[in-house]
Amino acid sequence: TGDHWGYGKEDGPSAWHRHYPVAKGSRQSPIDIIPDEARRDSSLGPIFLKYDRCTSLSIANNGHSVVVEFDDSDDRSVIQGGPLDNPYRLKQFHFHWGGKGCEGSEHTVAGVGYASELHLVHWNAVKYTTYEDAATAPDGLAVLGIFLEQGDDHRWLHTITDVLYMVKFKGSATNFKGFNPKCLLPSNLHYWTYLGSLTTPPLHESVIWIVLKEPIVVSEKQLGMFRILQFSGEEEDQRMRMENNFRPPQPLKERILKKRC
Ligand SMILES: CN(C)c1nnc([C@H](N)S(N)(=O)=O)s1
Ligand SMILES: [Zn+2]
Repeated sequence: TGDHWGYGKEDGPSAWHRHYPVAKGSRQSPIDIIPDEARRDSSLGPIFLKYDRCTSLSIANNGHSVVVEFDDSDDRSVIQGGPLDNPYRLKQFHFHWGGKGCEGSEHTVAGVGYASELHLVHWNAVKYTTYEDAATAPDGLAVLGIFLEQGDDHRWLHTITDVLYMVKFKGSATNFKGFNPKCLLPSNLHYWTYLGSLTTPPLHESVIWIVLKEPIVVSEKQLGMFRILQFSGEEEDQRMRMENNFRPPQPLKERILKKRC
C-alpha cells in the first residue's frame, strides 16, 4: 500500500490515470497560462495574506516534495479576497522543481516554464470541518502558486535550504517553528485564477488556483540545494535524487482563466 505513484517513467504523470481516473477529468491542474486569453473579471478584488502570527510546525520529506506544515487549528494564517468567498486556512507549503538548469514549474506561461514553483495550500474551514472534507469539495482548497526564477540569491530562502540536509530521505522530518512564508512573496500580488485540482494524486478537483504573475528570484545554488533531497528512504539501496517532481500542463477544456481588472 502507500503511495505507488511517482515521477518516473513507469509511475509518473502519464500513468497516474490508472489508479486515479480523475487524472483525465474536466478541471485538472496545472495548465498553460496564456496571459492574452485571461478574461478580466470586475468581481475579482485583491488577495490578502494574513501570515503574521505564523504557525509553522515542521519541515518534512514526503517522498514527492519537501513540505512545511502549519498549525491550522484556527484562523491565524489565512488567505482571503480575490476569488474567495471567505478566509482559507494555511495548511502547508511545498515546492516543485526541475533538474540542474532545467524548467521545473507546474504551471507554464505562454508555454514557458520557470525553474520551480511554490505552492501554499489553504482549506475552507468556514464551510468544512476538516482538511480531508475540504480536499474533496469543489470549493474546498485554495492554492497560491508562486514561480521561482533563477537569478540572484533569495534573501530568505536560505532559512529553508539550510535545513534540507536534515530531511534528505523520504519519511524524515524535523522541527521548523516560527517561519513566516510572507518572506517568500513577490512585491506585487497581481494574479491569475481558475478552477483546478491537486497536481499530485489523488488529483482531487477541489482547488481554486491563484497564481501570482510576478516570480520570486532564487539562485542556481539555492535551487541546487533542493536536489540533495531523495525520493527514496534512507534504507533503500536505489539512490533517487529528488528532481523533476512536476506534473506537465493539462487540457484547459471548458474553463476560463480570469484576472483582476
Ligand atoms: C495533502 N495536501 C495538503 C496536498 N495533497 N496534494 C498536494 C499537491 N502536492 S499540490 N501540488 O498542492 O496539488 S498538497
Ligand atoms: Zn504542489
